[in-house]
Amino acid sequence: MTKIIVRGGQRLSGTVRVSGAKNAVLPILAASLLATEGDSVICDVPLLDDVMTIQSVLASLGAQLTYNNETMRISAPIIHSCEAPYELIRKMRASFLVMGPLLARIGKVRISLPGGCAIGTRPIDQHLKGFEAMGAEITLGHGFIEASVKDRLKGAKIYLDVASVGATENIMMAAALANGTTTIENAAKEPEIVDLANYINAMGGKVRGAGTGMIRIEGVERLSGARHNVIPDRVEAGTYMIASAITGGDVFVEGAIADHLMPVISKLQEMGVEIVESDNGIHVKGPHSLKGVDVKTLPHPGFPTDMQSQMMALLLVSEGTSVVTETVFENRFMHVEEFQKMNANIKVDGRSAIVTGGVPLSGAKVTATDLRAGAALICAALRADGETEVTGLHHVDRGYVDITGKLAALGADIRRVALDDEPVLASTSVQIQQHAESAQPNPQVAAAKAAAVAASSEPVVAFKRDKEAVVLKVQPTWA
Ligand SMILES: CC(=O)N[C@H]1[C@@H](OP(=O)(O)OP(=O)(O)OC[C@H]2O[C@@H](n3ccc(=O)[nH]c3=O)[C@H](O)[C@@H]2O)O[C@H](CO)[C@@H](O)[C@@H]1O
Ligand SMILES: C=C(OP(=O)(O)O)C(=O)O
Repeated sequence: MTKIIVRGGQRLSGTVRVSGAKNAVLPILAASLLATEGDSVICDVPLLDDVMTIQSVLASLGAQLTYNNETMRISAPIIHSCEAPYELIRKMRASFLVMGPLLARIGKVRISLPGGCAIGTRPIDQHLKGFEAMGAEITLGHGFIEASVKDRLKGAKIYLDVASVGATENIMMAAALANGTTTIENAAKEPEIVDLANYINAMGGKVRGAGTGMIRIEGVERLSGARHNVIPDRVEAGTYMIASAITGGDVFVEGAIADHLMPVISKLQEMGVEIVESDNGIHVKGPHSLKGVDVKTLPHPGFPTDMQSQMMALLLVSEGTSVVTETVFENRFMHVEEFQKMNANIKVDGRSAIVTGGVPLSGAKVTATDLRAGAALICAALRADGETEVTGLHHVDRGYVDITGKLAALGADIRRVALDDEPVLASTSVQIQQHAESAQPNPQVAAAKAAAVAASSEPVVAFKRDKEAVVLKVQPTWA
């Protein structure tokens, strides 16, 4: 088990670079299956556990992938399997995004129901409704979905009951190779949808209207690999904006796109945070005292549910009472109990949490109950009195590239430590962790790298170094 230890009280300052967006790169990598010819070259691919999981899913279907320097090269001239491995689909919900591309490309798919997670039940009825409208026959049984289509999917008019991000993406990918035109009404409008549409269009697709509630996709006969730069991660950016604000800091969040972060920027400004937008990022200065505000999560362009817990951390140290209402997921308040261990005063009433701000936070042992909850606990820990230990880091590693290193570079007193029982082998990657005395290059890094190569007999594709732990990621066996 690894844990992050934070000693609160340091004011953050400096520049932090935002990585490529997890929620954009996962559908984009799934969409790379649509190309029958040519390689796709996807740049700004963050080294995240979720990326390694989707890499494994694609490889299991027959795609060839290499990853180097934040660039993924994918070629999928032959898809030799229609079955996405159960253990990978269970591990990461976004793996389900291969369903649309597989149906479009080879006309059949067998896939397990994606795992629910701590934030809600997360059904997939809207994805299936879309595929059925396009002519797919779908059967469900024993936890699996089987779908097939005679000949080719056909264009259809699809109205989504909820503006689901995943359903919009899955249907858009399927429709890209369908016979005829598909319209998605009440489509999700998130920036990640636009990024996926741009990639499909770069492959030769015809998607119009992405980013609005009505998307129109004219199916084409074939798509080819294309080069694409993934958009910066707005949730990672928002998390560092809050980290700056909560410490009264002065941080430039490099790469953050203000247009993607309007609801977050607007709430921070209401609270008294100074925000300066520029072409290549957002400057965030935290004031001495913050004002509480009410926050309600909504689909884009509303306040993002993926920023709700981090915003709650900020409200804990703000004056007055704030109400946080979660409307997107029915169970996304698991972090409340963990915040309470840090002396937070929060009461949950149905879908709302009433936060009484201004109560001093104290360091405690807490657990990340989901990805953003982990980030929120780290934000709170930056302000808390004394030391906080955060465990459950497998959630955080799904979506944050080296959060410890990035915050330490801004002046946070934060370190990641590997405990003695750290497993050496993970299912899709080999991680070797070794204590190092400092973040400076040293012989231990080289030794750990060599050990990783010896342990796996496969090439090391990347390594990240936290202050006290060296983490090496090694290409899994399929590479
Ligand atoms: C990999 C990725 O991009 N994940 C994001 C994506 O998740 P994801 O795509 O899973 O989220 P959705 O937009 O689909 O879910 C939104 C709501 O719609 C419901 N729903 C969804 C599909 C469906 O068929 N039926 C249905 O009822 C869900 O239960 C949820 O209450 O959007 C969420 C909402 O912004 C974000 O929190 C996630 O970070
Ligand atoms: C909920 C999230 O991701 P996922 O949909 O992959 O679980 C998230 O990124 O906060």
